[in-house]
Amino acid sequence: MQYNLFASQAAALAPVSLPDADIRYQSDWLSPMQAQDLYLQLQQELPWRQDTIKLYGREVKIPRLQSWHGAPHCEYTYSNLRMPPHPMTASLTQLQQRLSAELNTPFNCVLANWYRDGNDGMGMHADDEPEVGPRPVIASISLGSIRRFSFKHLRSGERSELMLEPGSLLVMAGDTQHHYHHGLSKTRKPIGGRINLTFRYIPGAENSDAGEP
Ligand SMILES: O=C(O)CCC(=O)C(=O)O
Ligand SMILES: [Fe+2]
Repeated sequence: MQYNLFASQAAALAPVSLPDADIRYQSDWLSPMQAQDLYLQLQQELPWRQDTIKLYGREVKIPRLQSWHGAPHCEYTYSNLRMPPHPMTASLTQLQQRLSAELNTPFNCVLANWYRDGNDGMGMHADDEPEVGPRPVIASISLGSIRRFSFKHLRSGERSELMLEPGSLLVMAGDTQHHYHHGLSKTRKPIGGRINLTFRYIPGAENSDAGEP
């Protein structure tokens, strides 16, 4: 890569104040040029696939492309899909190391989502798979088109929204996954693609360079 992802940014992660949650957001974690270069690079280099899930006995294509990367032990189940990991690429490793250093938290795997246009999205869910533990730190980087991200408090039903800008970093930690569902709404607006990277940590025997918590 031509640019240095370790270059420090002026702004900082700011809390998003929602009850029972620990959510932080920084709009310019990457510069506009870094975000654009990374978007084009990941579009080219990741082995994107469109998975299918079984819905009421029928095979249905999920409305986005995905690519799952991480340490060899990082088997991940998402909506009943079992995904063995692809190795990290150099650019994903660079992002992972910057995130681990800045957030003082290990990450060893990442789910990449490519929403090709407004017809692609992700339904409401929590990142609460047993593999990531009860209070996971999820670091989510957005590239490409701006999209609406929704939260729903499970007990009160209260909904909130956040526009996720290209180059932004969203961190969900603490009890957020316990109290909230989140998702990416579809839109009828004619918009271009968006790539999202959600870095996670799955404990395992051989977590090589990520560092133990
Ligand atoms: O695309 C996004 O911003 C959300 C992705 C997400 O929630 C997930 O990968 O679990
Ligand atoms: Fe999620």
